[in-house]
Amino acid sequence: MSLDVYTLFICELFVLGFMSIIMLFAWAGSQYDRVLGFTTVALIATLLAMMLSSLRSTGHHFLPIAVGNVILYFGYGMLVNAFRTFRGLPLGINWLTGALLWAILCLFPQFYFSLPKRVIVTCLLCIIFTAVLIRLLYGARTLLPATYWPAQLLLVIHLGFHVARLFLDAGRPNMLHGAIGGTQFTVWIMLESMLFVMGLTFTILAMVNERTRLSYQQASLLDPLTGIANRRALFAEGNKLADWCRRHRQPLTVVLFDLDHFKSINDRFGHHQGDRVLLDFCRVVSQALPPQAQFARLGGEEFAAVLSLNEQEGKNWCEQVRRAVHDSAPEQVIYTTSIGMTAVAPTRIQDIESLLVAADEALYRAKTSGRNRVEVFTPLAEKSELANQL
Ligand SMILES: Nc1nc2c(ncn2[C@@H]2O[C@H](COP(=O)(O)OP(=O)(O)OP(=O)(O)O)[C@@H](O)[C@H]2O)c(=O)[nH]1
Repeated sequence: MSLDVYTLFICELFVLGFMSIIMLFAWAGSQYDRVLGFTTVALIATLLAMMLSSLRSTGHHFLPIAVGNVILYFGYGMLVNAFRTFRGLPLGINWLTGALLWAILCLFPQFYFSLPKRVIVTCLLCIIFTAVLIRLLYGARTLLPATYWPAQLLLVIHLGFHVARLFLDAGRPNMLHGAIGGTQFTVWIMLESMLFVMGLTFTILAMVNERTRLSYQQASLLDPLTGIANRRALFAEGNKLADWCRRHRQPLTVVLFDLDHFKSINDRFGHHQGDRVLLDFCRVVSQALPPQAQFARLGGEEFAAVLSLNEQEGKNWCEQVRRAVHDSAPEQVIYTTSIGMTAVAPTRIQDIESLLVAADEALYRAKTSGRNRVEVFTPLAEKSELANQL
């Protein structure tokens, strides 16, 4: 395969310019997301470094060798900042190391005028920067279920290329393409860096997109005040648990909680204290939850739990929670909860929505029979049987 270095150079400038514009618009469109901001600066810095590298053809040395490479490693540093920001890590000053090191090395004529030495240091810096990016990305693997592997593959290929260059690029000047490239290996560097820039731009866009989508998805399933699941999450997760119980022949208990006289707590102690009571209630119930369970805030002072327990276990659990709530008294504010529950055998498990209706009927009884108590739903057949016995 024969590749013309000048054509590649023009293509690379075009790709870098185009990717910078795409990233700039993506950055503005994302309300100035810092990850995209750092990536934009990295792309623009690389574009600038490439343009300066072409000045070798006009006999310049300082701008392409010293300034151009300092800007290139500044760009790599910006990529490190983009990945650190993605991970939520502080930036520090390590990202400047590559640019500073190159600037210092250029003060030594043995380095500045030696192409092979410059090639070796370039390879080592690129390897180190890419290894840092790989490590940072590894720490974000749980945040990126879809884009982690493509992003990691791209970086590993980039790292492998620079390791290969370390052995294959002897740093011999190439008179034919001397102007832009400097060595025989230049066409491969241009080709790889062009593909890397394109791949990286779209990978970072996909990573940021995935992170944003997941955080919105998570926020849509959480109650903003208490941080526990909301009604939507309860139906989704509760029905999954119901399915699991049906398949594994386990009983299911659905519980509804309603804090007693909560309006009066707000009136007496203020809305802020009311919020603290809600948080305290969530803490108490969450601590008591068995492993196979889902707990959620339905709205206001109404909460629900879905548990894999039979009727007796469910009743005991509800009693335990009722007592713990009464005893918790956050900041001397004593509050109580009324609880309605229903328990079903594995063969009679229906969807959570219908079981909540039954638990609500029991809760109504708990409220009308004096509050701060647990009531269990009684099916119609059992009710008429009881009535007949009386
Ligand atoms: N502090 C606070 N109060 C809330 C929140 N959501 C709902 N409330 C209040 O909860 C109160 C619920 O009052 P009611 O529905 O009358 O029920 P209650 O006073 O608990 O009476 P019973 O349920 O009959 O025992 C209302 O005053 C709401 O303003 C919240 O997020 N924070």
